Amino acid sequence: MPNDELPSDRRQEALDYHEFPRPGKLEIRATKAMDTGRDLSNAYSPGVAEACLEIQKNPQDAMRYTAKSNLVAVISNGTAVLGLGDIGAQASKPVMEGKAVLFKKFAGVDCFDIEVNETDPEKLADIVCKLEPTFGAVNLEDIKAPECFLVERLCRERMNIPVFHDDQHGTAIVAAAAATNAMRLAKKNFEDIKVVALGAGAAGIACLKMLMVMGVKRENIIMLDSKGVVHTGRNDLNAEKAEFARDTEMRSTLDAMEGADLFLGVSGPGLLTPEMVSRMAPRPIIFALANPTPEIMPDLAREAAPDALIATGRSDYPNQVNNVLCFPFIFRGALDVGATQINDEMKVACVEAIAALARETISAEVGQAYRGETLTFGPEYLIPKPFDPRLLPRIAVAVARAAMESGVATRELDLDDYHRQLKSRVYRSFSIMRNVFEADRMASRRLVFAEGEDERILHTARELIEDGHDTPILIGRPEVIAQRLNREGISIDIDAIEIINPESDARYRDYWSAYHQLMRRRGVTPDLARAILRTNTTVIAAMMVHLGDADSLICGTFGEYRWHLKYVSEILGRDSYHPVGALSLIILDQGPLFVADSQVNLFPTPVQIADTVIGAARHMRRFGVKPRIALCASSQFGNMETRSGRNMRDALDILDEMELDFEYEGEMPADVALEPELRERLFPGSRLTGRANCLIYPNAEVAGAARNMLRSVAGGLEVGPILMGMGNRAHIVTPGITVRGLMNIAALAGSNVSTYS
Ligand SMILES: NC(=O)C1=CN([C@@H]2O[C@H](COP(=O)(O)OP(=O)(O)OC[C@H]3O[C@@H](n4cnc5c(N)ncnc54)[C@H](OP(=O)(O)O)[C@@H]3O)[C@@H](O)[C@H]2O)C=CC1
Ligand SMILES: CC(=O)C(=O)O
Ligand SMILES: [Mg+2]
Repeated sequence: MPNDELPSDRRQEALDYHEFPRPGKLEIRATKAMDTGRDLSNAYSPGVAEACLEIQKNPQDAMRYTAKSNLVAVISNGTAVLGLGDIGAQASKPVMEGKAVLFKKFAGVDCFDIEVNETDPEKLADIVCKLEPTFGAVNLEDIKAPECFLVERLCRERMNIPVFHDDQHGTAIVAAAAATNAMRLAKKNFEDIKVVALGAGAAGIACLKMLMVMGVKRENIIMLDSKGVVHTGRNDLNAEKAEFARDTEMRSTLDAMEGADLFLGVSGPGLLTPEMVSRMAPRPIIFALANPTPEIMPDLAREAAPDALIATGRSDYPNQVNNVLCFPFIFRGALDVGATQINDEMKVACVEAIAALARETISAEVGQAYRGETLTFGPEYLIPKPFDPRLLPRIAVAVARAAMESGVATRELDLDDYHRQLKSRVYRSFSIMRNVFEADRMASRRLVFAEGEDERILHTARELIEDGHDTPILIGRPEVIAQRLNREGISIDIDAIEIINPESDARYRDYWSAYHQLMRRRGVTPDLARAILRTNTTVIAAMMVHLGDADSLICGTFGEYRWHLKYVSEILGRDSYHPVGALSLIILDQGPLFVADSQVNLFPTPVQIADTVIGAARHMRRFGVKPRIALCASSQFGNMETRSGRNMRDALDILDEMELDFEYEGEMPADVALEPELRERLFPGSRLTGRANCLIYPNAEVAGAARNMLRSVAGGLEVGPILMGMGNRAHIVTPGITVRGLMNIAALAGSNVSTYS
C-alpha cells in the first residue's frame, strides 16, 4: 500500500535519510579501547577466555562481563508492519532499525534488530527463545495477530528475561494514558462510555484489555475486523476476538458508530468516514492510530465533529499516540532492576506516569523543540511529546518501583539515586551541575533577567518558580510577556511575578537618578541617564542589583558580550569587584573541560592571566572538580620566544609566588596539556598530573575559538560563560544559549554570594 499522505519531496527526503551518507540508521561501536597489543590480548585471546570461564561458572556474570544487561532484541517476522500489512521480514528492517534508534536515543538502550523469515508462531518462538543468552530483554514487533499472541505466550513462559510485544502492550499503555486524559477533558467516565474498536489484531485486542482495566465495560465495546462487527454469529473468530463477540444485529462500522464515545482505530488507512464520525456521541474521542496513514485524517474528523478530541500515531499532528512514548522507558526501568518480566503492575505504572506528565506544565526543552505549538494540557495536548526529557526519569523510575514492589526485580535500586542518574543521562550537564544545584537550593536569591521578553527567559522563569528557591524578576513590557507566555503555553501566573516595565516602572526616577550619580563624571547627563534607563534593560538590571532590589542579574541573550560587559562593569565593578575573565565549562564525552578567558580581556597581561587562573580554580571547585590548569601558548616550556609564551611564563612566576594549593603548569600548547604521555616526553616531571581540565589562553579570540570548536565540532555542551570577579552579581550569557543553559547559569547566580566571586 503506497504511503499516499507523503508529498513527493518528503518521500524523497525520507529515502535519502535512509540511504545517505551510508545506508541504514545504525552502526555498532566498541566501548573499550582497541589501540594496543595489550588491548587486543584483553579483548580477545587470551584475555577474553577469563570472562568466558567466569560466565561458565556463574551465568549471571554475563551481566557483568558482556553487554547483555543493556541489550534488547527487536524481533519481527514482518507480518504486520505498521499498517502496511504483511510485507515480509526483509522489508520490515527499516522499522526495526528505527525502533533500535529510538531505544538508544530516548533511553540509552542498545538493540540488535533481528528480522526472521518465519511465520509459524511455534517455530518463531523457538528461534526467539534460543536467543536468550545474547539479550537482556526481547521486544517483539509487527508480528500479526493472532500468531503474535502465541509467540509472546511461549516466549514469556520459556524465557527468564522480559518479553514484551510492543504493538500490543506499548500501544495499549499509551492509548490508555491518552484516553485517561481525554476522559477528563470530555468529562466522561470509563465505566459509562461506549467504545468502538476498528482492528482486532495485536494492538486492538491489547488496547481493549487495557481499557477494561481502566474501567470500560465489556458489554460497552463493539469490535470490528476486516469482516465487520465481531458478533456471536460468526464462526471464523480466534479465541482473542471471541472474547469480545457481541450478540448484536449490527454488522458495519457505520452501524457500530451510533452514539460511540471513543473510537479506537488500529486497523488500516482511511477506514473511518466523516459520516461515521458524525454518528458519534457529543464530545467524541477519536484515536485513529493506524500508521503511517490513520483511519481518518484529523482535519476530516474535525469537520465532521468539531468538538472531537483527536489523536493519531503520527508526529505531524497534535496528540501522537504512539508506542514510542512507552517502549524505550519501560525497558529502561525493567533492565535496570533486572526484571524477569514486564508485568501488569509495571504497565499500569507506565500508564499513570505518562498521563500525569501531560497534565503538568511542559518542560523547557519541549517548549523549545515544539515552538509555535500549544502545549498546555487540553484537546491539542492530551499526551506528552516524545522529546520530552522528563519521560525517561519519570517512567523508568515508576516502572522500576512497580517491578520491585511486585517482586519481579532481581536488583533493588535506591530510587532517588536512580532518578538522579536518569536525569543526568538526559541532561548532560546534570551530574556536573549537581553541586551547584545543591548550593542553589540552600540559598534563596532574587535573579533579574534583563531580557525578560525572550521566550527562553520565560521558560527559565517558569522552571525557577516551580523549583521554588530563587525568585525571577523580568524586565520587559507586561503585555508582550503575557502574549509570549500564552503563545509558548507557559503557565505562569503573570500577576505573581515581578515585572519591571521599562516604559512605566514606579522606580524609574530612583534608578535614573542613582545611575546619574554613578556616571555623572563619565559623561552621563541627567537626560542621557533618563533615556538609558528607559531603553537599556542591562542597565536597569544592573541598577537593581546595585540598589539591592535584586541579588544577581542575567543578560546577554542577544547582542554583543562586551556591550553588556561595559554597562555591568561600570555599574557593578566597584569596591573589590571587577571582571576577571569569562570561564566556560564545556561538557564533553571525555569529561568536563574548562576554557578561559573568551570574553573579558582581549589581550590579558600576566597579572590578568594569573587572576583568571585563580578565579578559574575557585569556580572549578564549585563544580566539585579538582583543578589541573594549563597555561596555553604556541610555545612549550620556554622553547620559543613568543609574546604569548612570555606572558604565560610571567603569569606562572606570579602564581608561583602565591603558594597556591592547586595544580597549574605552563606554558604549553593544548595537545601537550591534554595528552599526559606527550607532555612527559617533552617535559618530564611537569607539575601537572594527568590530563589538564582547564585551558587558559593568552588571548580572548583564541579562547573563544577553542570554546566554539569544542561546542560545534566536538559536540560539547557549554555551561557558562561564567563571569568571574563580580561577586556572582552578574552573568552575561551568549545569544546561542538554550533554556537548559540559562537554568545552569541561574543555578550559579542563585548560589550564595559567599561561595562565589
Ligand atoms: N500508533 C501506534 O502506536 C500503533 C499503531 N498500530 C497500527 O495499528 C494497525 C494494526 O496493527 P497490528 O494490530 O499490529 O496489526 P494486526 O495485523 O495484528 O491487526 C490488524 C487488524 O486490523 C484489521 N483490519 C485490517 N483491514 C481492515 C479493514 N479494512 N477493516 C477493518 N479491520 C481491518 C485486521 O482484521 P482481521 O483480523 O480480519 O485480519 C486486524 O484485526 C496498524 O496500522 C499499525 O500501524 C499498531 C501498533 C502501535
Ligand atoms: C507504532 C507501531 O509500532 C506500529 O505502527 O506498528
Ligand atoms: Mg509496530
